[in-house]
Amino acid sequence: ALIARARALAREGDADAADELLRAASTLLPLSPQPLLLRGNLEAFARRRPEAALRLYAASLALHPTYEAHYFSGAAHAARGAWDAALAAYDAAAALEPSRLAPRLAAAEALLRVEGIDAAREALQRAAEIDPRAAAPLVARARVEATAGGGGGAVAAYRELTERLPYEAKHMAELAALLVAQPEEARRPATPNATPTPPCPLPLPEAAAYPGAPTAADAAAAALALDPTTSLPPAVRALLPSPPPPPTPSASAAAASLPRGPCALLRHHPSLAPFAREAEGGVCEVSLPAGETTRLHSRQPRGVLVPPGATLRLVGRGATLDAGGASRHFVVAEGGVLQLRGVTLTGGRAMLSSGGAVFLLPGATLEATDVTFSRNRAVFGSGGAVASRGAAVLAERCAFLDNEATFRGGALSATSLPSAAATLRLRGVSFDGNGAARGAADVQLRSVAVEGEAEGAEVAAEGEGEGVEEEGAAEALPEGVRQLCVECVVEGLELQEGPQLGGAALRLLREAARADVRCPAAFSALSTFLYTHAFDEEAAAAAAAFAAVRPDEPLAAQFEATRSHASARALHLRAQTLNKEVAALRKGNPSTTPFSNKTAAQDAATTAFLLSLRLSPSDGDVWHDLGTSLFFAGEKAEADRVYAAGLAAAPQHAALRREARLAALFPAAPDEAQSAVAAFPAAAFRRVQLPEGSFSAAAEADVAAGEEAFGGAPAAFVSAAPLLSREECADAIAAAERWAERRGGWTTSRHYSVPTTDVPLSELDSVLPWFNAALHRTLLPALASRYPHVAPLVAKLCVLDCFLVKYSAAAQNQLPTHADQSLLSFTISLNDPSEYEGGGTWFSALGAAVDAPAAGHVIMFPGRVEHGGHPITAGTRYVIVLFMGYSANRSGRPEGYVLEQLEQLRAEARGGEAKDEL
Ligand SMILES: O=C(O)CCC(=O)C(=O)O
Ligand SMILES: [Fe+2]
Repeated sequence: ALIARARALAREGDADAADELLRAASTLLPLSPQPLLLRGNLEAFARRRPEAALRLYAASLALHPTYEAHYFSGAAHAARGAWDAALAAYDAAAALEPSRLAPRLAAAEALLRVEGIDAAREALQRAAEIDPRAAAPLVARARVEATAGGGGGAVAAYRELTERLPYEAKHMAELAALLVAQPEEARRPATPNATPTPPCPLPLPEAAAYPGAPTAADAAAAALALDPTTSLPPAVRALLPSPPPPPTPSASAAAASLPRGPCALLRHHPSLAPFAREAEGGVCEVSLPAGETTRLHSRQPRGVLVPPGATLRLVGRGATLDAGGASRHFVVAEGGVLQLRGVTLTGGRAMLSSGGAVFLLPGATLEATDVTFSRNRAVFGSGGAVASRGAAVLAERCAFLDNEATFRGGALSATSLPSAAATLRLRGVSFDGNGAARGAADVQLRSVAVEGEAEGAEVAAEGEGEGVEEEGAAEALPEGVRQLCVECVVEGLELQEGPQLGGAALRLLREAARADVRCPAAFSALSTFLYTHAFDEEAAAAAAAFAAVRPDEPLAAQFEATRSHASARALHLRAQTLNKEVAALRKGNPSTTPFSNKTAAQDAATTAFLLSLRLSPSDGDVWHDLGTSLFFAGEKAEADRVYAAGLAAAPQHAALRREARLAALFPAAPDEAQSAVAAFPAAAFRRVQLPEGSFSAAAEADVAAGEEAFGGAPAAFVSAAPLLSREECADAIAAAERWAERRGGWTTSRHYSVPTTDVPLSELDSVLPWFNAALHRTLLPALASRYPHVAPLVAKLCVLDCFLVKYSAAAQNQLPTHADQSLLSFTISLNDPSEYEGGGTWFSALGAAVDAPAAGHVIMFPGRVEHGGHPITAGTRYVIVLFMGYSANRSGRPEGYVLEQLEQLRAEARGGEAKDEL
C-alpha cells in the first residue's frame, strides 16, 4: 500500500512525499529491492539527478538483481554520457530478460558512441530478429542512423521503416524531410532495376534510389494521407502538387446532367463526363478525343469508381488519359467491369495502396485491348499499373512500360483470396522498363496461374504453403506473408474511406489478419473496422485470436477497453461511421454493417453517440453530430432537443450556437396561427400535379425521403393571391440590394454545382420582423393547408434556411437541378414576370417551369423533388427561397426519446458503479 501510494504521489508530481513513503517502505521491508529502485527513478526522472539515482540503483541491485534496476542504471549512465557503463548495464538487463527489446535498442545508441555505426547496426539487426513485426527496432535504427550523421544510411533506414510499417504520418514526414535535405538520394537511377531488392529484414547497404522508391513528394503526400493534420516543413510542403484547376463550366454542366443511368458514375468527374454516353446493354461508354491527351482530375486519390455491377468502357482510338501523378485512374468494385480499348493510361499514382492505374477488387473484371500502361506508380503498394485482388484480368495486345511499385510487381500484381480466385489471361502482352523495390520487376502472382504468354516479363510466382507456422516463435514470418499482410492493410485502409467500398475493405483487412495473425497493424486495422461498423461478434473473435498469440501486446488490452465501450473517442468514431452507413442505405447503396435496414442502423448510431456523451458529456462535437444525424433521419423533434441540450452542456460550441441562433431568428408560430389554415381552401391555389419519379435520385441526404413522406406522385401549389404585399416585396429587394452594395457584391454562399447569387435573410435585419409576421399570418398556414399529411400543425413548421436570390440575364441566370435539404420548400416571387423573360421553378419530371403570376405569389413543393431555377434570358428575377422542416419525428416515436435513452444509459452506469463499490 505504501508503494502504491508513493507511485500515485510521484505521478502527481510530489516527489518529496513519494520519497518519504518509499523510505518508510524500506524500513518495513529492508530486504526488498523495490523501494530503492523507485527512489532511484524519482531521482532520475523527477529530480534529474542521475548520480543520486545510480547510487540507489546500485543499492537495489545489491539486494537483488532485477531487469528494471539494470535497465534504468543504463539510462542514468547514458544521461551522464558514460556510454561504456551504460552498455554494461543494458547488457546485464538483456541477459536477465532476453526477449525484451528495450535494453537492446538503448544499447545500440550507446554502441554508436563507443564502437561506431557498424556495431550499432548489428545490435539493431539482432533486436529486429527477436520480433520481426515490431516497429521499435526500425524506429531505433532510423534514429541511430540520423544521429550518426544522416546520409545514405538514414535514408535507407527511413525507407525501410516506412515500407515495412507504412502507417505513421510522423515517419513519412521525417522521410520526406530527409529526402529534401538530400536531393541526390531522391534521384532515380538511370536504368531502372539496376539496384537489387534490399535484403531482409534490414538492408544494410547505403541507400540508393531504386525503382518504386517513394520520393520526397510521395512521402509528404503519404504523411498527409495518413494524418491530414501533419505539419510539414515549408521545403517539404513546397513539393506537394498544386490542386488541379477547376473544371470548365461546360464540363461541370455535363457532369451535373448525368444524375441517372449508367453514366451516373461519372457525376463527379467533369474531365470524363463530356465524352460519356449510354451505350447498348446499360454500358457507360466514354470516347476520348482520338489521338489527344485528356487530363483526368479525380478529387479522390483512389480514382474513378466503377461501382458494383456497372460497366465502364473507355474507347481511345490512340487517345491518352493522364492522371498527372495526382490519383489512380480507376478502381473497380465487385461485379464491376472496366473495358479499355485503344487507349494509353499514364501518370496514375496509387498512394498507400496498389494498382497505380487500375485497382480491381474481389469479383471485378478488367478487359484491356490495345492498351498501353505507361509511367504509372503504386506508392507503398504493389502492381505499378494494375493490381488485382481476386479479380479477373484479360489483356490482349497490351504494353506495360516504365511502371513502378514500391512493393512488388512493377507492372502487375495479382493475388487470389480464399473467397475469390484471381485469373490472368494475357495475349500478346509486352513488358519493358518496369520495376519494383521489393521484387518481381514486372509481374507478381500469388496463387494465380497465367494463361497465355507474357513477353519478356520477369514474373515472380508465390503462394500456397507460405502461411505462418501455427506453433513456434514469432520468428516464423516468411517474407511473402509479411508483404501480403502489409499490402492488404494499406489497401483496406484506403478502401474503407470510400463509399460502396466498405465490403471490399473488410475482405482485405480480414485477409491481412488471416495471413499473419500476429501482426499488430493488421489486428489494429481489422478490429477498429469491426468495432466502428458494429460487427461486435466478429470483433470479439478477432480480439480473442490476437490475444491468444500475442498476450503481451498492449493493443489487445486497449481493444478490450474499446470493445466494452470505455472510449469516448472510439464511440464517436463508431457513431460517425454508422451514420455514414445509414446515408448509404438511404441512397440504396450497399452498407457494411450487420443491420438489415436503416432504422436499425440509425438506432445503433444514436446509441453510440449517446454512449460517447455518457463518457464525455460536454463534447459539443458529439452533441452536434448527434443532432445532425437525427435531423437527416427525419427525427427533427429529437434533433431540436439534442441541439438545445448540447448547447447547455457546451455553451461555447460554434455550430451549436449557430443552430440556436437560427431557431431564435425564426421563432415558431404561436398556436393561434393554426386558425388561419381555414382561410386557405383548395381554391386559393393552382395545383400542379407532378408525375411519378419526381423525387431526386441523386439524393445527397434525405431530410424526409420524398416518396416515403409524400407518396409516389406529389403536387406543387401556386398561390392564387399574393401572400406578401407589393410593399413587402419591394422592401425586401431594396434591403438586399443595399446589403450587397455595402458588401461590394452579392455572396455566393450556397453551393450547388455553380455559385448562387444570394443574401441570407438572417443578414437583413429590417426585413426579418415583418417577414416573420408574414410567415405566421399567411405563409405557414398556407403550407399546412396543402400538406396536411406531412405538416398539419403550423406551430411545428420551422425554417431551416432562407435566402433572397437574384437572377439576371447577364450574370447568374439559372440554378441547376437539385433537391433541397428540406421537407417542404417555397419560392416566393418578389417581382412580376413582366420584368424578365424565362425564369420560374423548373421541375425535372414535369419537364416544365412553373412561375408565379405576379410579385408576392408563392410556389410550394416537397424539397426532395428534383427542381431548379429556369434560365432567364432578359431582365432580373428576385425570389425568396425558404426551406422548411417540421418539428416532429418521422418514426412517430414519442418526443424526447433520445434524451431519455441518455438518462437510462447514465443510470445504468451509476448502477454499475454502485455494484463495484459493494
Ligand atoms: O429559382 C427558383 O425558382 C428555384 C430556386 C431553388 O430551387 C433554390 O434556390 O433552391
Ligand atoms: Fe431548390
